[in-house]
Amino acid sequence: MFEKSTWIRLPRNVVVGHGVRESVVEVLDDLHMQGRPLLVTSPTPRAVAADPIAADLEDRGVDPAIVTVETATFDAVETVIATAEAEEANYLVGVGGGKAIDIAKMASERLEMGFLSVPTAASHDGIVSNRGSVPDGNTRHSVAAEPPLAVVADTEILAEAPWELTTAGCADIISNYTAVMDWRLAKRLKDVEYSEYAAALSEMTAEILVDNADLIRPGLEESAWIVTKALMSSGVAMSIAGSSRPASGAEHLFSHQLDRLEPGTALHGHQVGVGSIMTAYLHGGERGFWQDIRTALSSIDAPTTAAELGIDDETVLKALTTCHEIRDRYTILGDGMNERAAREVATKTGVIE
Ligand SMILES: NC(=O)C1=CN([C@@H]2O[C@H](COP(=O)(O)OP(=O)(O)OC[C@H]3O[C@@H](n4cnc5c(N)ncnc54)[C@H](O)[C@@H]3O)[C@@H](O)[C@H]2O)C=CC1
Ligand SMILES: O=C(CO)COP(=O)(O)O
Ligand SMILES: [Zn+2]
Repeated sequence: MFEKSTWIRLPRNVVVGHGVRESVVEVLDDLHMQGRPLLVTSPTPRAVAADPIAADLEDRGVDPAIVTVETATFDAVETVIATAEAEEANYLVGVGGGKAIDIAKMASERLEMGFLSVPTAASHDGIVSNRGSVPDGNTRHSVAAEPPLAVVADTEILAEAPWELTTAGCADIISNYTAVMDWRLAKRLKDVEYSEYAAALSEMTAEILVDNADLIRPGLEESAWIVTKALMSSGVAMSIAGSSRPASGAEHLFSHQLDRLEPGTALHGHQVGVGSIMTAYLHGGERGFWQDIRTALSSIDAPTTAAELGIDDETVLKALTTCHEIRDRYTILGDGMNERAAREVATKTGVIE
């Protein structure tokens, strides 16, 4: 008997382009969303986009509340939930980088409220995904969360954000290559749930981004357009899979461990990019593939070494040898690397000296 079923939750409206920040009110009307929004943001994105959006809403007779969060923690999710209840909000609008959007989507899931995603940086592929990523002690959760009903991605805002945020987004996409390699390996060895459509979409997204690397340059609004479309496509792959597997393998475990060992030092996307060079090397397979990843990263100005991340060699080795413990996700790291093997991969790929 056939017993499979699936439920893929995707945004209904995706609005991308120059100046679309001003369309938030139209998007809300189109979705028939009524009542009071709570804007969930962090300090810089508040000034860049949340305050102007609040002013637009006020001009149209909507009375928004705003809450500012700093870190992607379960405590921050609780703060947003308490604020939404105190302010009698009817839906949430996440305005900011990956952390603010993750918090908004997780709070929306708990509150059973709709949510709009308004990225202010093309720095991560959580813009449309139905997952939130939260560090918690020795582990890192990938939490099921409310996907946005709509995304409003203003390329003018995204292009004006610091360039390294955009290169971080590119690296988050380039890391899809190794995430999918890990996923296929786990399918073969552990028979984990796997979607060929999600894997193919994730790989194709990385391929299109790399093919367009020449167009990804600071100050070019078209770059924000190309990168944002890739980030959304990658997020859709996660939503199709119902997990972050298409976009998160061992290179993400490495990055999550760096977040524990060296919090706040380097951007998520930059860390996963460097991790991806090393896990591509471990996969071996196609000769020279890890060099292709490194070349793709340097072509868009993303870091390829520990020094460029601002992280010392010993921390890289510690992260490599321990990151398999972060979560129960089978990858090329298997049950862990020993220090000699870690030093070899990090040295051979030029990540450490
Ligand atoms: N849920 C998911 O599927 C995914 C979640 N993530 C999560 O997202 C986070 C990484 O996202 P990031 O955006 O790198 O981190 P982030 O949200 O901390 O943003 C990085 C910095 O950029 C600043 N920023 C944002 N927009 C700006 C602008 N327009 N101008 C100036 N500064 C601006 C922020 O204030 C922050 O200081 C991690 O926690 C990661 O785990 C990443 C990928 C997928
Ligand atoms: O960053 C992600 C995809 O780019 C997803 O993060 P997780 O590794 O927490 O699932
Ligand atoms: Zn990521």
